Amino acid sequence: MATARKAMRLRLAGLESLRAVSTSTVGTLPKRVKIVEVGPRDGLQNEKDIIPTPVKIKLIDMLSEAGLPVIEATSFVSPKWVPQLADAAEVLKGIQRFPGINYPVLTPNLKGFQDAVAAGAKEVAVLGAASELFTKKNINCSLDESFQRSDEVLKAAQARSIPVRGYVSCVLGCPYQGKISPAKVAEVAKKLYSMGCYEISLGDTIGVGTPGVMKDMLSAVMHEVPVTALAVHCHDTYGQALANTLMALQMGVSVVDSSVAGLGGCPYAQGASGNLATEDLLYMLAGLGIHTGVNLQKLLEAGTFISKALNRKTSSKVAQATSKL
Ligand SMILES: CC(C)(COP(=O)([O-])OP(=O)([O-])OC[C@H]1O[C@@H](n2cnc3c(N)ncnc32)[C@H](O)[C@@H]1OP(=O)([O-])[O-])[C@@H](O)C(=O)NCCC(=O)NCCSC(=O)C[C@@](C)(O)CC(=O)[O-]
Repeated sequence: MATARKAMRLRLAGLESLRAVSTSTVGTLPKRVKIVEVGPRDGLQNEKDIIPTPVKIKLIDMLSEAGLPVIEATSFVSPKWVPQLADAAEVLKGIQRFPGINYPVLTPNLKGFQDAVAAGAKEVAVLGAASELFTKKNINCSLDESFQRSDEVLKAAQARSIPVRGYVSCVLGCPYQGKISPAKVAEVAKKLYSMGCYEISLGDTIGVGTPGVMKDMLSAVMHEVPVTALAVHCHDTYGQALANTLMALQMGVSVVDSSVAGLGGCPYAQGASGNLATEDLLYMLAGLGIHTGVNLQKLLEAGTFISKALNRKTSSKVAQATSKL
């Protein structure tokens, strides 16, 4: 009943089927964007209180219902390092797998990859960073060692025809090294791409970037990696995530990572806040007439569900605005 009332209010507010506006003033934009929902992984990994496994499973099922094409489900990392995701295998085994939706998981080393495959993973992601110090804090090895670990995962994945996505963290700044040069980001992105990652997600891990810096970084990376293989992954610490993402779209990027309810933060990047909220991204994309295949109302329901479970107000502006309707 409450859901029906809410649906009616959204219809009245014109949010259910946002009309496309002219994009002539914002430049060339992709007609379609693939949203990679990272809430269940990036969003929850930093939560201090352990969230019950059924809650995580229900969240992923609700996100599937909303039509998100890719949902990063969990990480196969050390439970000593990230206790919140110690139930990775149970989560992956417990979710409903909707046809056409991918459920990648993070696997920073071969052990993680093997555990993930045993739990039924069909796609994985490896970790890189444009910062030596962040790599040490995050995965306890040097950048060169991280490439070796990724290479081991890539070889094992290729033998099983499992696609591998590559993350590059700290592309617009590092919590330990400060400024990061676009050339360094390009070098790391090129390395992961040439090793066999089909897509490179460029992470503003601490959300310090602004659109001009995003433009410079992307210009450098696009010399080395085709734009069709690039994604952006913006945290919203300084409220710049949507603006930075729009800059990336204007430069031809058509894959965007985001997190329902703006959940998130990296345990090894102090002060980093959540990702760009998926609801806010979707609202902007719909307003620009860019197709995603995602249902805003169902997404809002998933955001409400997890915010209640965490006993926290959503960080999504769209969710806040529509809850008052
Ligand atoms: C990478 C490791 C595992 C190395 O951890 P380590 O301690 O250096 O590894 P080790 O090989 O020396 O092994 C030590 C212990 O860990 C175990 N171990 C080893 N590997 C695994 C594994 N895969 N799964 C489960 N257990 C594992 C291993 O079996 C051993 O167990 P023990 O003998 O002590 O009982 C560790 O440093 C780790 O888990 N780090 C956490 C990484 C992480 O999840 N970071 C947050 C995600 S990155 C991020 O959020 C950024 C991103 C991607 O979103 C993009 C952006 O915003 O920039």
